Amino acid sequence: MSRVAVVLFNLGGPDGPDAVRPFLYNLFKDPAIISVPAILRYPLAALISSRRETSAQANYNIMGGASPLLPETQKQAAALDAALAVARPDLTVKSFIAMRYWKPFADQTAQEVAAFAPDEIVLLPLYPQYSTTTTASSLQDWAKAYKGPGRARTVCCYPTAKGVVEGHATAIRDTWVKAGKPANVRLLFSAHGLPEKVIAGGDPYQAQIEATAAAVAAQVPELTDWRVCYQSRVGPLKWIGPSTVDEIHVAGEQGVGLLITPIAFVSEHIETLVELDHEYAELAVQQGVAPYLRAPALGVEQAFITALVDTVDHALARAGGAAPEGAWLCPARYGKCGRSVKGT
Ligand SMILES: C=CC1=C(C)c2cc3[nH]c(cc4nc(cc5[nH]c(cc1n2)c(C)c5CCC(=O)O)C(CCC(=O)O)=C4C)c(C)c3C=C
Ligand SMILES: [Fe+2]
Ligand SMILES: [Fe+2]
Repeated sequence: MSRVAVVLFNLGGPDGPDAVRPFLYNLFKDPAIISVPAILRYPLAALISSRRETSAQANYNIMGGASPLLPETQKQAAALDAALAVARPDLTVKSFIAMRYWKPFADQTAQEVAAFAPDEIVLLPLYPQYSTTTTASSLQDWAKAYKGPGRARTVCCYPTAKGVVEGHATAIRDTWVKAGKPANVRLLFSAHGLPEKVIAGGDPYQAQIEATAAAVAAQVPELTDWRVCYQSRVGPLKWIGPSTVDEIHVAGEQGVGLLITPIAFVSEHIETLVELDHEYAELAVQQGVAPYLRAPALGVEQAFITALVDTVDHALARAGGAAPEGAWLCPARYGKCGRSVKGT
């Protein structure tokens, strides 16, 4: 029986208060995040991580002192393994997790994958929308770390995969129905933002976010008023907009309620549990935005896990295999992302 390792990539988050500063240091020393020469980037990373430490710790304290990203990703890995065991009984499949800025780092996971002795490896970023700052950074990190056996298949992006779209649509509809189907509610798709210059450099992230949002909105015809916005801005550069904060002000001025759905985040973490549920919820109250509803992230929602299964299946059958429903091909102008699945 063929042995398949699926490597799930995500950002990672601190596992306790003492990990906040080194986690931030790792993030800001990544050239995919700050694109200046290493001689400047390393001291800059040390400075930003020390300045940000206390406020970031306070935010992680709201979640019990640590990021829930790893336990949430472990649940997704277990759900994927269970679903793959049913869908592909012809294979011995095991999922592994490699985080970019905190444990388990790619180096450790690479050793575990090598010990598993796979025939095939599917590299599956838990970022449906490709970005040089996330997907590319994780895949490059992995390429440096892995020296073991197995033929690698790389999943690039899946922003309009059937299960991604269905999973979001279900979460949004359930949230709206549970709140008693309020009228006069605007649906906000809130994605992590990026500096404008990253997009200008050929990063397809924003186009893919908009494609996901349009596909999901088409499946929730009950909420005809919808917009895309961007949160979590960091640093002095101009970021893509409109910002989620501005959209909350606009909703207040226009007297509409909001249903916010995180998009680009496939699990709950600091930017949903603190930023959306505390900071922006308080702002919404101040601005008189009512109701302020928040749809959950995809997590282990069945449709999303099915999307991951289909994506793995397609990656394995790539040569001549049919693309999964909703497969995305980036327009040629986005030079940084070529195809939805590519071999390495
Ligand atoms: C699609 C997802 C993400 C993109 C794109 C992204 C780009 C990006 N992020 C920062 C800076 C920070 N991100 C932080 C946390 C964080 N970011 C993502 C996802 C994306 N980032 C996740 C899932 C998390 C949460 C990790 C967790 O602990 O749960 C943080 C740390 C938190 C904080 O201090 O606010 C920073 C800083 C930049 C600069 C950037 C693109 C240039
Ligand atoms: Fe981030
Ligand atoms: Fe792609």
